[in-house]
Amino acid sequence: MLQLEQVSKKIEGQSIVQNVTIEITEGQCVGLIGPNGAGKSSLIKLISGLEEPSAGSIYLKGKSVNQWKTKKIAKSVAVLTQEGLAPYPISVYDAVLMGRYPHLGFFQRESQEDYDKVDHVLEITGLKDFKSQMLDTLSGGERQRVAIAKAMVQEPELLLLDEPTTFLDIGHQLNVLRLVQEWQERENLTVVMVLHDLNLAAQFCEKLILMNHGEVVKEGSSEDIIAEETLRQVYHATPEIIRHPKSNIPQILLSPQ
Ligand SMILES: Nc1ncnc2c1ncn2[C@@H]1O[C@H](COP(=O)(O)OP(=O)(O)OP(=O)(O)O)[C@@H](O)[C@H]1O
Repeated sequence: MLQLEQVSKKIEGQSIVQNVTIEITEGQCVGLIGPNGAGKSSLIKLISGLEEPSAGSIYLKGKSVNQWKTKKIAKSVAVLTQEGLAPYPISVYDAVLMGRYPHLGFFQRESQEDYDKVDHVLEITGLKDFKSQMLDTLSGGERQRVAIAKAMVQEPELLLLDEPTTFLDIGHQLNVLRLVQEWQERENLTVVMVLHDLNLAAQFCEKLILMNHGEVVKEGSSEDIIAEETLRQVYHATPEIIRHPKSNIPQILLSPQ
């Protein structure tokens, strides 16, 4: 689904992404982790075509991203940032409907099929009762759910999430990640998400890519990555590693000592 070959990005002479070579297969959920400034958001911008690499190639479904038409990328790739949608004074319904725009031709109006898709997505995201409410009156968690609903009606093949849970309480964090997980399983969606919470990343992602100083340090399962020595080297912290009592997945505990 997605291949990066020796991808680098330099801004004003400074390397912010260096020689990144990764492969993500269709239907995979991949967690992009690493310390502040590691280059995670920059990599998401490169994959989404928002920025161009200084060197290397990015292939989406076997075709170089810079050969894709902008509209085709807008249809196939959805990007969600930590801020979610800007709080414009438009209704939840209209905000979600905007997700259909990449599918419409010039001056083409939405069809009944587009409205039906919006209704269906509002239902499965639990937003039906909010559909007339203005976006700028919603809480951060509700707005993030609207952002997911908008991405869902877009029907992308690749979903990129940049710290989608940052401003959310634990209930809403789980809600957002479960919505994404159910969607991924239902549609065989490919997901790449930046997460700072290593415990959530280990629980929700089948593969983790650990970045530091613009480079990929290590990639693998949570078993490979959530390991004391690996985390100590990259984060300069020594977490306690325990097993989740239900899933047995490695989790970290932090303490002052
Ligand atoms: N437009 C830019 N101009 C100059 N430097 C930039 C620019 N964009 C990113 N950088 C630098 O590149 C490095 C990587 O930034 P990036 O936002 O990708 O990191 P990140 O891993 O997402 O960090 P965080 O976890 O703190 O969000 C940082 O040192 C940042 O200052």
